[in-house]
Amino acid sequence: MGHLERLTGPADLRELEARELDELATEIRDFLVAKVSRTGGHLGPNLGVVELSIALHRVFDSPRDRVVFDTGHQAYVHKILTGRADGFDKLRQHGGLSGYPSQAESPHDIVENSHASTSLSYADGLAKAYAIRGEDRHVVAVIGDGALTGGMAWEALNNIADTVQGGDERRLVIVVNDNGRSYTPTIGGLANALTALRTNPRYEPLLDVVKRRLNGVPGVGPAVYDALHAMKKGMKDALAPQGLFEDLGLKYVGPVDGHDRAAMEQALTQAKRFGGPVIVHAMTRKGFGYDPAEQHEADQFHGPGPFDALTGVETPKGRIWTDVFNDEMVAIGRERRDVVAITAAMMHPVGLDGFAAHYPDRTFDVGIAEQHAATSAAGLAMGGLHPVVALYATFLNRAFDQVLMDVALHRCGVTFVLDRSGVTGDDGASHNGMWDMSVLQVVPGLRLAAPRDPARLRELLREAIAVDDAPTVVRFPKGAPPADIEAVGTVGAMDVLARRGDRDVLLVGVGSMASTAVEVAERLTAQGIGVTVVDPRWVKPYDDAIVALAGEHRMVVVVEDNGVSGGCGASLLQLLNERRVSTPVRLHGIPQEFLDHAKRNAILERVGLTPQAIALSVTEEFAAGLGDGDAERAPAPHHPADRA
Ligand SMILES: Cc1ncc(C[n+]2csc(CCOP(=O)(O)OP(=O)(O)O)c2C)c(N)n1
Ligand SMILES: CC(=O)[C@@H](O)[C@H](O)COP(=O)(O)O
Ligand SMILES: [Mg+2]
Repeated sequence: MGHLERLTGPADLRELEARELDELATEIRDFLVAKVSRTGGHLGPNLGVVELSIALHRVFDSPRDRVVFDTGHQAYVHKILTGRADGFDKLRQHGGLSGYPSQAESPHDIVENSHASTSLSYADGLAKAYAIRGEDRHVVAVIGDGALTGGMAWEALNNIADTVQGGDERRLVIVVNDNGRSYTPTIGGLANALTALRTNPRYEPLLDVVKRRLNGVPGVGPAVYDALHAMKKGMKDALAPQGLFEDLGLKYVGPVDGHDRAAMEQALTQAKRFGGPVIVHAMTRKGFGYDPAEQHEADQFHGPGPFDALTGVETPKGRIWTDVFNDEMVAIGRERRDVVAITAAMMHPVGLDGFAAHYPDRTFDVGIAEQHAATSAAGLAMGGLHPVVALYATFLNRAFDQVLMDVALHRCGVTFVLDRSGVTGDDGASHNGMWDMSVLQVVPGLRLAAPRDPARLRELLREAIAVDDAPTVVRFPKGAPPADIEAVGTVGAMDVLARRGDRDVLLVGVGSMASTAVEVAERLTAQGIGVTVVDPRWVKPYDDAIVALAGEHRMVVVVEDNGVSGGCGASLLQLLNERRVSTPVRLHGIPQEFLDHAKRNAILERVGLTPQAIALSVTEEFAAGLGDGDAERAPAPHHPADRA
């Protein structure tokens, strides 16, 4: 039995000798590759923090000392060290281990939000609380170089660097996990400053040569390693000047080889003793110790799906929505010289790598900085260009004010393309793109389209970039798109996808739910209920023709892959109310709860966003006599929520 199997918690780590700890690090790497190759997950980031996490849990006393991971995708090793190795067989699956810290899983976990650049703010608050309460507890934040490009991180650093009156009692250690990458190499002045530290020509190779010469030399024990660390320290102080953090007034320890556990322990111990806020700059490599990850060109196995552990070859995913967008942007870039593209450190995941390869001068990676992305896009539009800002839907949340007051208020022609809209599943509650069609409803002038298939994505994207006096949004989900669903007619600017029997039910299928609506129609028709299925294409504003169409039916059913609160159904209900159309409206969307992680389809099943569940709900209402106008409004279908 190896050390890993015997681990029940961090205390066990303190019993292990140096060589056993090195053996444990090897076991953890082998474990991560074996498990994540089967489930998929954030292999690269976690291979990069094995020694760092071991050192952290040997020096600090979690959960009394609190460990806050930024974004949280690099917390697998932390979970292994805190007794959860057994849960990795069901990583990111319903009922299994979350891919991020989870308070429900362990007292060692505290921050569950996977939106980057928040950790230092949490840590600042926690450290202040413990100082005020007189609790001698440390707070350790682990933040990546990518997350450091987010504005919130600098808001926090500005506060952390501000010394409280009467001396600084805040026990706060910030570990900068600097692997030089987000997915792709981290961009910007900050990254350049970190790189200057990391790649100081006189610092790196010499130390590597010495380390390599010593590694594996028989008889080389702790004493030699300690001597090396002492030498490193001397060299580092002499060779690697740094102002980035110390100019802010923050104490700085590093740069430290983040894969040298003993050196990390020494640096963390030094930081712990300091007492006030201090930064430990750890230099690591994403994917360290597993060649297919380290050599992986695009993102060093940031978040692969299942793969062959021996070869590193990923199981083919097939064509996804993102690929359709990727290809269309290349075509658009050729036709429209004024179109420019912006990504927030996710060039490949959002499908702008094709555009970037063809038009590098018109492509901007702004780092994990969605707020800056939105407002700099407003500037680009004011300057006569048409920016396309490609984000994951959930990450637009933090740029809401920029969309509202920087883009829409000035009527800027900016197109936001929101990938991963709707239920994403694997990455838990903070990754579902279930908010955009609610929060964006309140933005005056903004227009929002939801394509039902690849053909409509290409059409609607082109319609969106043709608008130069208002923000436009095109949103689509994670995963594979359906085959194109051809219309059988049109009403106004809306596509009619099916028309069978009487005008009993008007089914409004929004975006990816249009195919679901067509399947609902088949089930209702079989029950003798007449249906009309429409895809509105643009859901903000709706085409006015929907008002009369709704008035001609006995019931309207809206199906959307968005939260039900304030979504497309709610906005249609409001429109019909304003226009005095009394047809009852039923909303089928994502319940307004934080949904636990699971596969997308499993969640859609669980919340009733399936043809079966929707058809049953409608059939039951008709069976109860609804639709002839005299029955009480049926209670909204309640879905067994994971968590309110
Ligand atoms: C606000 C926000 N934007 C984008 C992402 C997507 N994302 C997840 S991890 C990651 C890269 C993080 O880089 P870094 O902080 O350096 O951590 P590393 O993966 O290198 O350990 C990004 C962009 C996110 N989680 N949050
Ligand atoms: C941690 C993070 O925000 C992303 O890496 C996230 O895991 C995206 O996953 P997909 O690209 O698989 O949707
Ligand atoms: Mg990084």
